[in-house]
Amino acid sequence: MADRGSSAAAISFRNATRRFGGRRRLRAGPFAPTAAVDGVDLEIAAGRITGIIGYSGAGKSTLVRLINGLERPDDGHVIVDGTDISNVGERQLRRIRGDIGMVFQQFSLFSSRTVAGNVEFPLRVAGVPKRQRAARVKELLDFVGIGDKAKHYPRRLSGGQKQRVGIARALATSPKILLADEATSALDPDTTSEILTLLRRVNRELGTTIVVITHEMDVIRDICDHVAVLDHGRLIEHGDVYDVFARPTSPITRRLVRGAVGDIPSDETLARLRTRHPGKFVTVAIRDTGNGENPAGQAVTGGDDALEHFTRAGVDVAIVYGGIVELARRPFGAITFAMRGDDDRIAEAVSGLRTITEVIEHDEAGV
Ligand SMILES: Nc1ncnc2c1ncn2[C@@H]1O[C@H](COP(=O)(O)OP(=O)(O)OP(=O)(O)O)[C@@H](O)[C@H]1O
Repeated sequence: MADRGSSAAAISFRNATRRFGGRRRLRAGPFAPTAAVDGVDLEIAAGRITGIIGYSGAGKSTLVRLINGLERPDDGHVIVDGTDISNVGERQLRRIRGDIGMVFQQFSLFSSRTVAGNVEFPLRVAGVPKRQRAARVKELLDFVGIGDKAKHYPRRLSGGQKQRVGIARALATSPKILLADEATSALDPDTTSEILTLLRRVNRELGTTIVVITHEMDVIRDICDHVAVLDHGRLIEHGDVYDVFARPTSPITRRLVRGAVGDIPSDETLARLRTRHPGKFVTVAIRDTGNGENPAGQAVTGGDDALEHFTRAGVDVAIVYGGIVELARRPFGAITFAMRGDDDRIAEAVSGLRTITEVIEHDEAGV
């Protein structure tokens, strides 16, 4: 589908805060108003896919509503495509909203309109002439892969097809920014994967800046370039997806990463493994230490190096757990070994390994 001349837009949060329930809470007790978004400083890069993740109530939806101006910050600033929208009037806000498409968890389609009618709707609102609308709707439906469903009503569509309509509708007016709020949370894993692939295509082919709001780290793993982790309204961690997965600094991020990668055995898994495998357990990180931008330059550090160190030190090992996934198109994972042999030799092998990658030694008590 042709990019209709929209260039990507960046979004900046500068110490942005949004509080709710101030006076009532203050009268009820000695608490300050609840900050749903609390002093967030975040740059969302133009033309990239950024994921906002956090548990329920972390402030994700409020952050999104600050981007499209449905909420205004009580303190700080929100800058969308160069305009500080913290204090702009409704007219200017409407213009900015025209550059922002939204995709929702529950699709939010008009049940009384056909698929084509749903996608056409924002074009009507924008005053696009009828003939152009028809051509644009066809182009959009072909792009999202449901060109044959134009005359169907939403009730006859699967969840995945409904979300394709939602994406086509969101793209109708060529927005610079697409906000996807839990867009795959109502879908099964295979359909989720198809919709995420479509979103990535939107980003690659149209250059749209995409902000993905999710509580699932798998979604971040599968399509995002950058990730921001929210907790109680605060930005607790953000950065390049590979870096955040490889070196999560907060316990919440560590928990989210573990859920999405499954590479480090849990205490229960370790206990089960110990019943089958004697020896000391060690988990070795598998990382791409090369140039992430260039697949040919990938240098995978971890598995083979580990085996080499063990062999050199004369330590017997069995691979007992682990896995490697592709993260931001780079290999990422960990392998857990059960080591048998002389304590000094094991210590030598482990300290050698520590010079090249991250190593977790598991003691008998657990992780
Ligand atoms: N309009 C509102 N009035 C009062 N409190 C609100 C309002 N909107 C959000 N909140 C509160 O702000 C906090 C953050 O809510 P928000 O919906 O942004 O979180 P979330 O991360 O999107 O959660 P979920 O994943 O459950 O949708 C919550 O404590 C919520 O109760």
